[in-house]
Amino acid sequence: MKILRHSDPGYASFIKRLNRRAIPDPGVRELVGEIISEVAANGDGALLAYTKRFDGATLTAKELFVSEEEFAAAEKAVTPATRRAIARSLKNIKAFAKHSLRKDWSYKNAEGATVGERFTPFDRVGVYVPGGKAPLVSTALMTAGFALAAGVPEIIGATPCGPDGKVNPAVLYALRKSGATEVIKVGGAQAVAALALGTKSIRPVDMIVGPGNRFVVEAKRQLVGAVAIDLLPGPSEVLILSDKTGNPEFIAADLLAQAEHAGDSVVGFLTDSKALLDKVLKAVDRQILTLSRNKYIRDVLKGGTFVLHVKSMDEGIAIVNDFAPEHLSLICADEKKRLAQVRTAGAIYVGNDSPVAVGDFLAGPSHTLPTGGAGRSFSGLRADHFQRRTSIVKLDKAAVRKSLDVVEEFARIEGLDAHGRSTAIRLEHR
Ligand SMILES: NC(=O)c1ccc[n+]([C@@H]2O[C@H](COP(=O)([O-])OP(=O)(O)OC[C@H]3O[C@@H](n4cnc5c(N)ncnc54)[C@H](O)[C@@H]3O)[C@@H](O)[C@H]2O)c1
Ligand SMILES: [Zn+2]
Repeated sequence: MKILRHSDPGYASFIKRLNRRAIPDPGVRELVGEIISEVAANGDGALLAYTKRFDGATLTAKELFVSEEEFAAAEKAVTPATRRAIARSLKNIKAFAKHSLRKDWSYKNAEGATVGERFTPFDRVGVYVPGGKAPLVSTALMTAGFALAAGVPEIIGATPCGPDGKVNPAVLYALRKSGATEVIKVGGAQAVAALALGTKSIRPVDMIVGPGNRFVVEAKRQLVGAVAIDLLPGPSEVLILSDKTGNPEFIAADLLAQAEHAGDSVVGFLTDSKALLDKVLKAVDRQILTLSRNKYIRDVLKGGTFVLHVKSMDEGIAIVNDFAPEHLSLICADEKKRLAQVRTAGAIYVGNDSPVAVGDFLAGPSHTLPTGGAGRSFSGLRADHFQRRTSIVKLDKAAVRKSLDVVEEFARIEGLDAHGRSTAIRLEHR
């Protein structure tokens, strides 16, 4: 864990480095480029070979898809408590999605033409559900659930299988409940490539959404254009900014929960209170002993965690905006004022009683959020990501008459006289 006080040498340069840009690693870029070419050239054969190599499973082309029997077995395997939890989370997701879905609208412009926008759901989308380190059941809901709410008719899930060729039943159940019409047992960059380009057995999709490790994220980045994507949600992050009003036990618990995501997860704690900082560190040491993913947590605490004693809450806010955290937990006395000052966070959890975990699983907004500093340029996954937007224009003779002089002037400047003519002709004939 990196612990720095504002009076320490190296503090200023450390803070500067927190202003990040998500730039792909050259090695990962090259490897993913090869995987994409291989899938483009050899289709299903490439998927089977990579699934053997990276996930240790030997499948046939037919077994790339989850079968009806497997869906039925998954449905039986999940407990009533799991079903209820999934239903409650989906209910909040659908209600939240309803608020952000765009609605058709139109109005008359200055010349009297009717102009507006129409929204239609994508026809077929791919949803990536990570499966490497944990069965992310909630991610199935927080991606496919929004596609379902937007009315997407074909939702195809992709998630890696285990060496036994099986996918976690709760993930399958959650995908089905979230409207998935097909699920492929493929993970990594190869899954993204297959969804974007299609293979003999997999029809390509219009858009790919969902988080993943660096291979998944890089594949989405390279395939933009062939498909639409949502954003590039990579390894998860939490930043906690608290003044002296923060509860040290709660803060420690949220830091540990974040570290539990393992891998390249990032955990940061900023406070202007030295007393709180000391208490949080003590609470972390105590609480960690009770947790099952102890080993993963210690790795992240060692490699991906920083704790800063900042000069002031103003400086804390500036660091937050530079860092653009995926999740920000904001705990302070002047909550309203501080909340308004944060511009780049993917999601903000306000006050002592808002655990990030509730947002991970249940609250309603998607937990698929921008990471690695991308919050400066991207926002989290929303239902309206799944809506295509088409603008509509309709004129009558009166609107043509009022528009003509401007069209003719642009036509003259741009040397496009057929454009002017195409408008004037409307007034010469009935
Ligand atoms: N930002 C968000 O909203 C959000 C939400 C949930 C999860 N996440 C993140 O998603 C990530 C999930 O990662 P994961 O690894 O657990 O699952 P994953 O499904 O993303 O990756 C597993 C796949 O990666 C591929 N792979 C593994 N090693 C490889 C190698 N050496 N070369 C090429 N391909 C390889 C394999 O095909 C494997 O199936 C985590 O970092 C987690 O923090 C982010
Ligand atoms: Zn989490």
